[in-house]
Amino acid sequence: MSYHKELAAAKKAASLAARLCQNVQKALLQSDVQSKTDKTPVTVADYGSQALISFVLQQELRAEFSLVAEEDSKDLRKDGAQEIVERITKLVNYSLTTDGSYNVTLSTEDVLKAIDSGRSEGGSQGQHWVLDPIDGTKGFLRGDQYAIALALLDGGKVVLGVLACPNLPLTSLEDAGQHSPNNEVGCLFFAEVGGGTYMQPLDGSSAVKVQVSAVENPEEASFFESYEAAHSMHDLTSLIAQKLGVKAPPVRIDSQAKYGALSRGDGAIYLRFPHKGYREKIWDHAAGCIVVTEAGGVVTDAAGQPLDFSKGKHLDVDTGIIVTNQKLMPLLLNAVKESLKEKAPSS
Ligand SMILES: Nc1ncnc2c1ncn2[C@@H]1O[C@H](COP(=O)(O)OS(=O)(=O)O)[C@@H](OP(=O)(O)O)[C@H]1O
Ligand SMILES: [Mg+2]
Repeated sequence: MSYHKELAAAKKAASLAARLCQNVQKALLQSDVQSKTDKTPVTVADYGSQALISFVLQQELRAEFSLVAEEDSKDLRKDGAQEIVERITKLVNYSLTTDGSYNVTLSTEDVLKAIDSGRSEGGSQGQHWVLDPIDGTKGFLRGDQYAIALALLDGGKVVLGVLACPNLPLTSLEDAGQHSPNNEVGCLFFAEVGGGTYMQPLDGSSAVKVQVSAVENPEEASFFESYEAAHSMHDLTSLIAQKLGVKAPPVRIDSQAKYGALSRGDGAIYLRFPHKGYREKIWDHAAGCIVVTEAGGVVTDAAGQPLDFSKGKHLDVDTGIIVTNQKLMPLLLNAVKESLKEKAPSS
């Protein structure tokens, strides 16, 4: 089965959302940042990106679809939120007008409904779109890396993924993920099952096929991890890297831009070990996972099991998520096993 039409729709939706996010990041106002009930930040760009993507999918697919997405309109429907909803609506309409493909103006209610179309729970049956409208909101607020991540599940498997990374350099990440003024930025990674992974500039020029690093010697490998120490245990990953023989320091960048960078061989390993009690969400990994696997990489949990996207909104992973090429994976699994044993509290 081919997913060409869905992939074209996803690329269009993610590219438009990336432009919206870039506009907001350029002129981020203090009032644009709200705090969600779980105290994580959310901005007008997160909501605008979700509304825009939901609207574009609806226009392009012209059929009912199921969307599992990070945001909902609950906080936006509270008293006092009218101004922020109007700002989101303006952002969405501005993006639609400048693109010119759709001759519409959305009302605030249209925007709230579009955000809420992302309320599906996913699962193993049928097709479900999976969206993180801004992955790495903290990176977005810092002016660093973030991604718009959109994937499609069919029968519980990821069949396509698109990652828009507006601040990722088009060449390689030589400068540890920081935004360099001399380096052109803005990458769109996309993959369809069985079709390989491609990267193109977000401005739409031609795509190139990408491949993960072919490094076989861990001493020559570098590894990615979360920028935020709260999102991944840096002491554990440093032990794993040491056991593996990795010499380079960790490259810490936000969001699934890590999967994108790895898919084109910027680094060979991605280690993610959240603190105890955190449950991974499917929208934080679905697009990144297919972008890496179609580029020849492997994504598993710490026990070497593939990620299972068929269980609803959450991923039930053993301890952490590890990503590398096929040659390095057995060595990495060993290093992870030994490090976890060493770090385990003795009973
Ligand atoms: N406690 C904890 N542990 C692990 N992961 C968490 C945690 N809290 C949040 N998140 C999710 O991490 C997403 C950000 O991705 P990263 O961790 O790769 O980026 S970062 O470098 O840490 O910013 C981030 O994505 P966004 O919410 O879309 O920004 C979260 O879904
Ligand atoms: Mg998000």
